Amino acid sequence: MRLQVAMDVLDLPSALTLAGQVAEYVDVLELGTPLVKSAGISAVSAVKAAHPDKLVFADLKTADAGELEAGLAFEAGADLVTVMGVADDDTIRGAVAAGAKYGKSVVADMIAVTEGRVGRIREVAKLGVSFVEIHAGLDEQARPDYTIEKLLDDGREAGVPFSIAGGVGPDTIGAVRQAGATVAVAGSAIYNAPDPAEAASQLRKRANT
Ligand SMILES: O=C(CO)[C@H](O)[C@H](O)COP(=O)(O)O
Repeated sequence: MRLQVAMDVLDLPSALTLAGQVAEYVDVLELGTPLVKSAGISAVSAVKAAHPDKLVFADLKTADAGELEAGLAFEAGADLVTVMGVADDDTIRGAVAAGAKYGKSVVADMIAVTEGRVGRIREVAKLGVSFVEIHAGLDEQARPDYTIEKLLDDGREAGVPFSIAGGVGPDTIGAVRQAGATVAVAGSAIYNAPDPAEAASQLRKRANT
């Protein structure tokens, strides 16, 4: 299982520092949505230039104009971009078309799809995305009844390649792997840790065993 760090920081120097600390332990460096909005798409180019051997993931969470937005990120050097799973099918198809043009990958982010999620996962998987990110966002995670188990159940049931994001940490990454995820996405468990490198190293070990 691949390990992806979600760099939900707000400026490029912080992102480059974090990437430098954790890159050896992760497969994918994600520029979080707030980072892209704050620092701009050129931050994608800067992270890719600093870490050309890593997959760079631009978490655009595109909701419209899929081909245009995904193309911006691919042109900047992204290897993967996200489009919202709740978006119009043509938005997803557009992002996929940009991916085909650049030889890169599109991920459908299922954030905010809670009802009928397995059905929508199967629909978007047929639109040509590389995999589906089954995701509980930061606001959903803040609710007292939040549990990652529902994400894992839906991943097991959907029968398509998926990643899991939503509070992945040392206590849950083993279950994410056992559920069959191809990628575990960890943000706050790494960037909020006292020692992000150590946190990423521990997650790496647990992602593999
Ligand atoms: O995309 C995101 C929020 O929309 C986060 O990057 C994702 O949820 C991973 O962060 P965390 O591990 O802290 O949940």
